[in-house]
Amino acid sequence: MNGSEIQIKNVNMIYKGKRGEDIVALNDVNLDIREGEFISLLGPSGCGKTTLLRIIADLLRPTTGSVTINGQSPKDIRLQRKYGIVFQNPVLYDWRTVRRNICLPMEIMKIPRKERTARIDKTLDLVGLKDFGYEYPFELSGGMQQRIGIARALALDPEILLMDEPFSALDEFTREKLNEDLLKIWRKTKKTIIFVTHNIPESVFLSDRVVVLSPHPGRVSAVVDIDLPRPRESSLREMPEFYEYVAKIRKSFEGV
Ligand SMILES: Nc1ncnc2c1ncn2[C@@H]1O[C@H](COP(=O)(O)OP(=O)(O)OP(=O)(O)O)[C@@H](O)[C@H]1O
Repeated sequence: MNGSEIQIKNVNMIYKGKRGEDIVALNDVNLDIREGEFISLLGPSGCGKTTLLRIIADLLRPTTGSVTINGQSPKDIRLQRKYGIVFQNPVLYDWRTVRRNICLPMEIMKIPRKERTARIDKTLDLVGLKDFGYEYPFELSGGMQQRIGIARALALDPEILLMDEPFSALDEFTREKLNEDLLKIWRKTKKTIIFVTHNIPESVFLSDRVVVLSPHPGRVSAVVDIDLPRPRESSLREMPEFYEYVAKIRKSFEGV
């Protein structure tokens, strides 16, 4: 399909504070996301990134405005299980092996055993954990645990992968490696990815477009096309063009 897959129109989100006061988390957000696009939602803490992601995922209803995905509502898409979600903390069950952690949502969905096994094999291979299927999560590093979270989301074969600061708890080296691997996974699976981060270089490295959100109230302050060649590898981070994008985006936060 060509054109935009996800349309976010005039979305406002107002929470109620403890004393009943209004907290405007999102103010008139408009955004079109294309099918197969890698898009980052970037901004400082409290600018509404997670709120926007949760609205797209149908985990929250906006106060006003709408989100449509190929003409359907987020609820329709959620019920068709077309979303895969990866959180900052993958929440793994330590008494289940890696394979059985990836399997759990498929068991809940009653996907037949043979199909489950095939999908586990495929996604373990995709995330580079082929030899770790029979280990337990607590035996693995934070980066490997996050790979399990990604495999678990991909095993349901979603169309849209929503990632909420998935690498922010990891050290810099592991984060950069996972960034590169995520791009390989994206290239192979052709998912639409919406990636929340507050890390500017990470957003530049990964994205086709970076959506810059500024806080109080959260609004889109810039949308930056990242016109850097693909496939992207770690050497890209040393290129002047890369630095220029980082500097340009950093500048857009000045005074925020
Ligand atoms: N359930 C809630 N009730 C009241 N206010 C909320 C609620 N959830 C979020 N907020 C407020 O809405 C604003 C946006 O929050 P949100 O978590 O979406 O931001 P964020 O950019 O994802 O932040 P972070 O990077 O810290 O996760 C913040 O001011 C936050 O305090």
